[in-house]
Amino acid sequence: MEARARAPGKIILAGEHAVVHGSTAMAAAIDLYTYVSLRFPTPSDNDDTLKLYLKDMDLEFSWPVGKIMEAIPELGSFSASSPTSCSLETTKAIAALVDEQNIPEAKIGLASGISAFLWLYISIHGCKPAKATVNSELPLGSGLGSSAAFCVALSAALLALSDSVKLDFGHQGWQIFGDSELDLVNKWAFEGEKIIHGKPSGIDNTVSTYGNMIKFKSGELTCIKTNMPLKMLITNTKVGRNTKALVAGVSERTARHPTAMAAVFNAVDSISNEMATIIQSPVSDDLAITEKEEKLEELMEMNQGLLQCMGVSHASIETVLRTTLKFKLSSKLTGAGGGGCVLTLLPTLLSGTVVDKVIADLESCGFQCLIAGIGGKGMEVSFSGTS
Ligand SMILES: Nc1ncnc2c1ncn2[C@@H]1O[C@H](COP(=O)(O)OP(=O)(O)OP(=O)(O)O)[C@@H](O)[C@H]1O
Ligand SMILES: C[C@@](O)(CCO)CC(=O)[O-]
Ligand SMILES: [Mg+2]
Repeated sequence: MEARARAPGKIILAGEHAVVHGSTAMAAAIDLYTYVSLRFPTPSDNDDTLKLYLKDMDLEFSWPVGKIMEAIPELGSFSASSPTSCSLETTKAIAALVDEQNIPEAKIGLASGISAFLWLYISIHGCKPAKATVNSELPLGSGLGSSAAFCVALSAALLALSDSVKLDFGHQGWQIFGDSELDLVNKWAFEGEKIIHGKPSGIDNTVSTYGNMIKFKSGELTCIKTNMPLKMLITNTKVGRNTKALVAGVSERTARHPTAMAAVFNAVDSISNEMATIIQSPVSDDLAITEKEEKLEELMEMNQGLLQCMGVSHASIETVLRTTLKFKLSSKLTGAGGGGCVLTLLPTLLSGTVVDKVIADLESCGFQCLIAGIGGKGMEVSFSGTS
């Protein structure tokens, strides 16, 4: 039997980085997914390796299970139902197993994702042979939560074939986990994110697991209900960056200027809370929507200014801001910044012709634009084949 899981990416409407330091943030799932399928070999396959196949890049990594057993001294002491952090000793052993795979230099960023895979796999299934296949609709390392979607889909596929969750294997199509199983997926995915990000707040894995639009502060989520049609243009600057380094940079700035940065984080907290209040309040007519959109635009601009204070903007992001401002549209970076993706609010009454012109202008700078559905589904699983 094969388990297949999918988990969405996300946009952060307000509060990235500050959320790592305890401020409120707002995020929404988007309808672009990472897929992970997992299969155990049958005895006739005579296969005793653990394989990870990254389909989009056509890269396969593989480890004889005997080698994993030798390398990981703590193996056997993990439990699928109690997520734990990877110890320093196991982190080193996993790094050595990843090192041996000779990842192409241009793809070296994958090393942290592969380490997260090994940690989640051995924690949940020990050293049983298996093949995991991954593909994604999300750009990697661009601020749309590819690392969290990867960790959530992986945790879900691993748990789906473990004794820790009870599922209907005969059900056709996508199904969702019960609440306690979703919590378990979210906790494991957070452990994977720690390996990739260093110090994640948990917002990305949380919104990818549960979907919808959420307000998030210090590990606690509140689901946001809205009847406001929110349309965001996402522009990918295609400037590569790494969330771990950007998060560490903000922490270093905070250590240098603790009082000033506390004021910045406090301002971001107010912006996220005000945004949540506006989005949640009922809308009656076009005039009310326009008023709300104008307030949201102002809050996005204020948040972008504070992200600049944190040192996570980038020349490419500034180019997107200038380009959209020519059309009186407001934008902010989304995710970790340093390049990656930018959000632009598209007001309800904005004509299609203007949207086409903004997109043409942005694409003429070499950027890539997309409009994703927001606030949709969280992670889901499906099964194929017989047990
Ligand atoms: N589909 C995937 N397959 C393998 N590794 C992945 C995949 N998706 C993400 N990763 C891992 O996550 C890393 C990117 O994570 P990073 O947190 O830097 O960016 P992001 O999650 O896309 O953006 P943000 O955290 O700002 O939302 C990749 O370099 C890789 O190690
Ligand atoms: C930059 C950050 O705030 C969001 C990345 O999508 C990091 C985090 O919250 O873990
Ligand atoms: Mg990430």
